[in-house]
Amino acid sequence: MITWNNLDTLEAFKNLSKAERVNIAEAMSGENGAERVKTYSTPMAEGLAYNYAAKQVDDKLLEDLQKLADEAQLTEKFEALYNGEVINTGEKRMVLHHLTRGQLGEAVNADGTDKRAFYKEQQQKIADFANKVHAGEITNAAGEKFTTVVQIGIGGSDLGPRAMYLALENWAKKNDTFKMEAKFISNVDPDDAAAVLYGIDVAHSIFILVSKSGTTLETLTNESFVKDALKNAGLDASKHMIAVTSETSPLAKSDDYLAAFFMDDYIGGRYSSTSAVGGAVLSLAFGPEVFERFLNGAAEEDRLGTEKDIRKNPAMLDALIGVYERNVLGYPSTAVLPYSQALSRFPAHLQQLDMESNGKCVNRFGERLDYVTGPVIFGEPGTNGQHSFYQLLHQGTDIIPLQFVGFKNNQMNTDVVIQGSTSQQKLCANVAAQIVAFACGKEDENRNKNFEGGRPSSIIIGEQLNPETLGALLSHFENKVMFQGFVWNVNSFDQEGVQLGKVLAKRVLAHETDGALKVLSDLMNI
Ligand SMILES: O=P(O)(O)OC[C@H]1O[C@](O)(CO)[C@@H](O)[C@@H]1O
Repeated sequence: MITWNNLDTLEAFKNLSKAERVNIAEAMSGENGAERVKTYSTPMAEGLAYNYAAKQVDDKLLEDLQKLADEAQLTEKFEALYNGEVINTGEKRMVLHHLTRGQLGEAVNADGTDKRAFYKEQQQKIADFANKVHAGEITNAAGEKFTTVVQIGIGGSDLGPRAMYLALENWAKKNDTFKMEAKFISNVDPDDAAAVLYGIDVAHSIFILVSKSGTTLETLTNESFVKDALKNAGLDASKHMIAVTSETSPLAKSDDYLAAFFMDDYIGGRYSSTSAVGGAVLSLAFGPEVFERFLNGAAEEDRLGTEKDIRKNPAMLDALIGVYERNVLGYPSTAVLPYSQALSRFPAHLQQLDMESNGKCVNRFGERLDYVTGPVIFGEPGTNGQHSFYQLLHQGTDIIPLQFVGFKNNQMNTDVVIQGSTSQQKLCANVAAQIVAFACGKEDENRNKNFEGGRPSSIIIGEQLNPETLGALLSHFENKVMFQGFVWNVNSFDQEGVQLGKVLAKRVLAHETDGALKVLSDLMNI
């Protein structure tokens, strides 16, 4: 029997609050530190490892976190989720994104079909379509091959797919699987669409309109913008556009598209990178085989999420350490710092994934919570971030837990030796140095140059960023966010908080405003 209880009612949480604080600076110094780096590491899928040596934990605290995981029934809740229970209570929906990449439990039937079979069928249809585009069997009206794919979508219909595309673009080029360049239009700012259209050859471009709901104003506006551009170029828009949407959306039955591929209401936008939402653009850009390899990496990592032992379940361990940092140590935010230029938009994706999921102040039953939930998430790739906001991370008044990601090898296989080391070595040296600098600090009589240390971090380490490791990385964070939502007893799968702004914007556009909104509308010249 699963029970959904608030975190502050759990005995394990009360004990956790009383646990002695670990001194990271001490723990990470000398032989102790060396031993921790070796032992506080949990294998992930595809050869990745989650290393938490520089987190504020010890064996006793890990036992306490295990008790919390058990009492909060995290494994059981995950099992209920992938077996098709209505976990998204706010919208009365199942949560099925794991089924887009594997079958962790029982068959889930809905809408008269087996859902795993449905997602695989869509993936196959996309693969067939992409193969035909690449083979020149689906072409523009002049019979010429499409060379560019442009995704039109926002939020989850943009951030995840865009981050994944950028993560694999160079890898695909190096591995001869690069098929088409991809561009993305998301912002309703007309300069976004205009800039993308300016830089491409529209006659050889295929546009993917991605909207689960089929009603998002920004996306529909950008669709019209693109259709106008196609018309102005003397082209038939319906021969250049495909749609990814849910079968119940207004777009599903439209004749305006060359083809339509489906996801459904059981996949939240921010969890949709492994569905047709990511599938269409990634299969067109890199080929369906690469997309499948990405799914396999995610599926393998998902399986680790079913482990009860937190030391064997990196996503659950990461989630619990995050809860400890947030609810016991009181840290307000978390920085995601990939030491990989290919992951330049990964933090932006995680912002939506984490904050839209767990930025909630009521529990699953709509009752106000007396404890804090999701932290502020932000980040930038290293080493760029080091020359930007790391000053605050090292010496600021807030302690901000850090999530590093690093790979031993680069994607392009091109490098240079300068001052006795390669660029890749410099990159890796920096991330190692940062972990110790944050943890141990450095005493200095000059207070301005003093580093207090005690700033916790973890790192996910891998050989190389490729389709499998990217899939595993994505799954890790999706499952981390899910487990944290379970612990906080919030519904991580709805997003009512985004509605009010949309409603008021519509009112402004309809000139139905008064008070401050009226004056602001006037100031903005609407
Ligand atoms: O795919 P859609 O339905 O256009 O929605 C786009 C995005 O808008 C949101 O609903 C928030 O406004 C996100 O959750 C979603 O990813």
